[in-house]
Amino acid sequence: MSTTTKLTHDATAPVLNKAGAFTRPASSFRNVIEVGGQYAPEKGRYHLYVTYGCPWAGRTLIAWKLKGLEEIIDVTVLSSKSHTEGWAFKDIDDFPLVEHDPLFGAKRLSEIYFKAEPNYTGRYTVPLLWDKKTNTIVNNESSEIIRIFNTGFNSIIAADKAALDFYPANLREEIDALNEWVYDTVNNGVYKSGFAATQAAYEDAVTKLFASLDRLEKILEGKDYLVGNTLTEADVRLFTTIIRFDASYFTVFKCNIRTIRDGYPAIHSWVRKLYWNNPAFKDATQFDHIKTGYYSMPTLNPSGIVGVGMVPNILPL
Ligand SMILES: N[C@@H](CCC(=O)N[C@@H](CS)C(=O)NCC(=O)O)C(=O)O
Repeated sequence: MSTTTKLTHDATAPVLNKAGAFTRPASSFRNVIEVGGQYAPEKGRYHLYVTYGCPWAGRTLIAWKLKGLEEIIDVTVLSSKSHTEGWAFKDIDDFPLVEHDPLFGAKRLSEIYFKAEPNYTGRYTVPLLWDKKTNTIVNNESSEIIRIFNTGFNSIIAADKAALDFYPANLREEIDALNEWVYDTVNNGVYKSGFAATQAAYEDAVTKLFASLDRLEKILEGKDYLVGNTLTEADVRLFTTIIRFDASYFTVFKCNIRTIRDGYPAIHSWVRKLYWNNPAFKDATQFDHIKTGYYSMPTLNPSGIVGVGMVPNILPL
């Protein structure tokens, strides 16, 4: 049986509830990497699949670079363009920076999911962290992959990188509390706004989104980081949504009450400092992928024409 006959859903169709609101299905693979565990830290054992369009994958790229894991874990980039059959490798979609699958020569990410679980019926999402040793998916949930990267490889990386902790014990409570509402109303809130199928669901999501941006603006006034005056995973998780905001969410997802650049000076300053001063944030950001990714969603923009704005994609400091 070919992999295409196994596809259980249209990958470009968002999951909606009866009220027409977007509901994000839970990720299916939720293992950890730890010394002495089933998945032990080893150089060259794990492989990360991402797209540059995806904010969840973007988190993992930032954490990967912050922790100096480039020599430990290889990364493969798929196209950010929407396809009914799911994310595609270079053979199918030769967009700049898109690569072939080095492990299996797969044409689509769905094939990797079926290798791990032949009867898989979930979504074919990025990011995906693969284990070459046991031939399976270790984890496909970005919030967990960034924690795996934060501590899971500390025993085999340089001491200065191992010492970096983006989820420090003394700030965990504050980080968790912030993550919770930022995830619901901002990271996922932009999707709820964009994919809403009723006016009421849209207005509910977009109102909560901008209320949370107002709250974040106050938190960031006069500050470079969200929690504890130090870079934490809370910044990583918010950055990938904010950096996409003016370029894609404002237009494609109708998050158009205000732009970040004109409406939120403190958030705008915070996002530009991270982007321009820290290569982990800049390198994970490819605006042509971000724009093409969202503008190619057929339910939202059937022509696929990519808007040229914002100009420039990000303002200088
Ligand atoms: N909870 C997941 C969400 C990942 C996710 O939804 N990724 C999107 C791209 S931005 C995806 O691959 N969607 C494809 C689909 O749902 O079919 C995470 O945070 O890792």
